[in-house]
Amino acid sequence: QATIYHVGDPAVAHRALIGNADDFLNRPAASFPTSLATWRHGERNDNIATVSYGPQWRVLRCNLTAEILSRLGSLAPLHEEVAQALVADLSARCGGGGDVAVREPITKAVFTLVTRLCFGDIVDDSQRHAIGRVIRDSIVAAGKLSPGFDGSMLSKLANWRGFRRISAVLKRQPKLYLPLIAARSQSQSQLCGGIVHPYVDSLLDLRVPEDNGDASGPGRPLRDGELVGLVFEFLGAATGSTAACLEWTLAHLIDQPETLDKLRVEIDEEADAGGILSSKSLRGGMPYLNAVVLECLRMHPPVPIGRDAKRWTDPDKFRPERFLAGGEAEDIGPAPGPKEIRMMPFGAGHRHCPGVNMGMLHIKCFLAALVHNFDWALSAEDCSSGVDMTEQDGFIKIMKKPLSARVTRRT
Ligand code: HEM
Repeated sequence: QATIYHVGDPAVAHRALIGNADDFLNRPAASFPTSLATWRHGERNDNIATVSYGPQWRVLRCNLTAEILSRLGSLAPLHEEVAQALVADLSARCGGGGDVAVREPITKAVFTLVTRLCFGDIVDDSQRHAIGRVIRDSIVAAGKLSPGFDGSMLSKLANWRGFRRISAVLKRQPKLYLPLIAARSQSQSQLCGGIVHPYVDSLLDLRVPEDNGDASGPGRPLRDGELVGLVFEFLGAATGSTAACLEWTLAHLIDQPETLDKLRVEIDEEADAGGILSSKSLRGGMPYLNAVVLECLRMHPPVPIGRDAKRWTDPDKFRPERFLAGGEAEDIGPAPGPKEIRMMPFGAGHRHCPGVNMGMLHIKCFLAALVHNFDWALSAEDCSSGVDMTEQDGFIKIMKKPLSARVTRRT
């Protein structure tokens, strides 16, 4: 089994991932659940996270960035639609005002947005439900493998029960994705919500380097196994972390009503001035919203470096003000700068998350809609004890006790 070293010191992380970035061009074999699906019928079918640094990685990553992630400016109508659907769903669940378990509606809303970006408008509710279950099951199953699992025969034997479970889950994917990919290849001219071409269309058009390294021709199309892996990566990467961040943020806002009030003032003012879900508003118009999301990602990141007491004042306190002008972290953004790493929720170095801007935008879009349209308070169950902020160990750090909140529609 591979030995895993956890780096908790930001200076060491900086020296490794920025100073010696070229030594960390590749990930350990099984650090993402997607990597378990790479070998099929003797063929390696990589996605962006699993492929070795080199020409194929560059082509796949550039395609995702150029075709989807750089088109954030045109997402507003889609954001508007999915945020309205979430507001309608929560309104129905809370009635005139009541306790609601928020994880399910939030995850459903994020997943609807992400499946539309991936496949366009061809996915119906039952397909979306089935795909969502496979992704959730695979993330849960991956979280149960021992931390030293590296995909080697020895570690598969040592983890045989967990490995069998995750292999069975991943085998369900081709049956779900391939018919949708085939349908897209028939109707490629349709835009997603009339705005952007879905990710799958770009993958169908893409040519990657030949397996034998011959760079003289145009390259080859992606194999079915690669398409399945890339779709799984896109859906999984963009859903789990976003939904987890939203649930954590609501938990902190309920725990600190004064922070919620301050955020609402900013959001309501922006709404009065013409709309909160435009790309301009979400990207720069609401500094406190940005600070709230950064503070949540600092405290509950997938990569744990944001609570070093030598670098943060009261690191365990939720205090978005630290990210505002004049605060101790006014220059800190979601991705680390070249000089130091104080937090790295989206990773660092050559393999940092390419979806950082899209992830931030999705979180802010849903959060702005939720705070603008609803009052949030402790559920009857949490009234005496407060919100339980315990983290559950796993591939993504989610709340151990799913958040239940008293939700009331604002008039
Ligand atoms: C809150 C949202 C998100 C968080 C917290 C997050 C976090 C991360 C982290 C920590 C990594 C590993 C980085 C490293 O090894 O240094 C990663 C990689 C990756 N993420 Fe994200 N991510 C988010 C959203 C997204 C979105 C929206 C997409 C795109 C659709 C995306 C696509 C990817 C890909 C493709 C990789 C692998 C990159 C490579 O190996 O070159 N992520 N993400």
